[in-house]
Amino acid sequence: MRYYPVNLDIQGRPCLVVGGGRVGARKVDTLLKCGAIVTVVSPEAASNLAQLAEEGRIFLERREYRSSDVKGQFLVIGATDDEHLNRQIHADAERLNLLCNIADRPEICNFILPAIVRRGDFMMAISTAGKSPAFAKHMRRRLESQFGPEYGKLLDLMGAIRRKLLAEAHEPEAHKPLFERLIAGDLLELVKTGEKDRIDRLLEEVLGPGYRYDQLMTADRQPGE
Ligand SMILES: C[C@@]1(CC(=O)O)C2=NC(=C\c3[nH]c(c(CCC(=O)O)c3CC(=O)O)Cc3[nH]c(c(CC(=O)O)c3CCC(=O)O)/C=C3\N/C(=C\2)[C@@H](CCC(=O)O)[C@]3(C)CC(=O)O)/[C@H]1CCC(=O)O
Ligand SMILES: NC(=O)c1ccc[n+]([C@@H]2O[C@H](COP(=O)([O-])OP(=O)(O)OC[C@H]3O[C@@H](n4cnc5c(N)ncnc54)[C@H](O)[C@@H]3O)[C@@H](O)[C@H]2O)c1
Repeated sequence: MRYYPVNLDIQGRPCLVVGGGRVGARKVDTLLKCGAIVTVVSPEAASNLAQLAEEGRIFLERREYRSSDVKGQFLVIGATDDEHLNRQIHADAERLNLLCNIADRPEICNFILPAIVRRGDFMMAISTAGKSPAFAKHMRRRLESQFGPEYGKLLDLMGAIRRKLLAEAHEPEAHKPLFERLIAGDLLELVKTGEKDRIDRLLEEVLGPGYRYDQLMTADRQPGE
């Protein structure tokens, strides 16, 4: 296996994007969705980045990159159209052992980005280890047509049930078969068709009283969901 897959927690962490063109703007979008504190350094910036800066959601420095910009960053993304500069960003980040991705230059990245299918907290990441980004994109589109919003809803429900069960007792071995029965009981299909009565019946059958769809879905919402 060429790359080690992880899910990084970048919430509240400083992340730097150098280059505010089309590609830089796309990277900023994902970093913000994940709650990072984003700084963009770029003489020119795509219009949505200017808008984000005005709204105070990113720091935008309209100037050329300096080596000292990487200091204090958790993660650095280089997305400029200047090959020499991208190599400089890589060298600066590497010196400080930072996580660094340079768009389209896997040989100077210590992580590469997958194509992503997201349905709420349900996420599938597709990587070809850099062999064919076009194929990763093709697979993303294919999976997007197969996996609808019900997967996100199912996950919210399973998460809420799990939190409630864990609040009552920390017994993973006892909980495992309950989750398996819910999933085998076609909970996904019921969530998809919105049959709340049948969902409640299944929840009661497997978990006992006190587990109702509407209550679980509202009481246990996490901030940002
Ligand atoms: C997944 C995605 C995520 C993202 O960027 O956020 C992503 N590339 C995407 C699209 C895309 N990129 C390119 C095309 C044109 C078609 C083609 O070349 O296939 C298309 C398709 C299109 O645009 O239609 C050009 C390209 N990309 C790289 C090279 C250089 C090389 O291979 O050496 C070249 C050639 C440049 C040249 O010709 O000179 C390299 C990388 N691109 C990666 C990620 C990493 C490996 C991912 C993997 O494991 O597959 C890696 C290694 C590094 C990195 O950038 O992290 C995003 C899909 C978003 C989506 O639609 O869901
Ligand atoms: N991974 C992908 O999906 C993908 C797709 C297309 C292109 N790319 C690559 O990403 C890179 C950027 O592509 P783009 O379409 O966003 O280009 P772009 O020309 O739209 O943007 C480049 C940005 O770099 C900034 N820049 C230039 N010199 C700078 C400096 N000294 N300091 C800071 N910022 C500077 C510019 O102001 C501009 O905002 C290219 O190298 C391209 O090969 C990657």
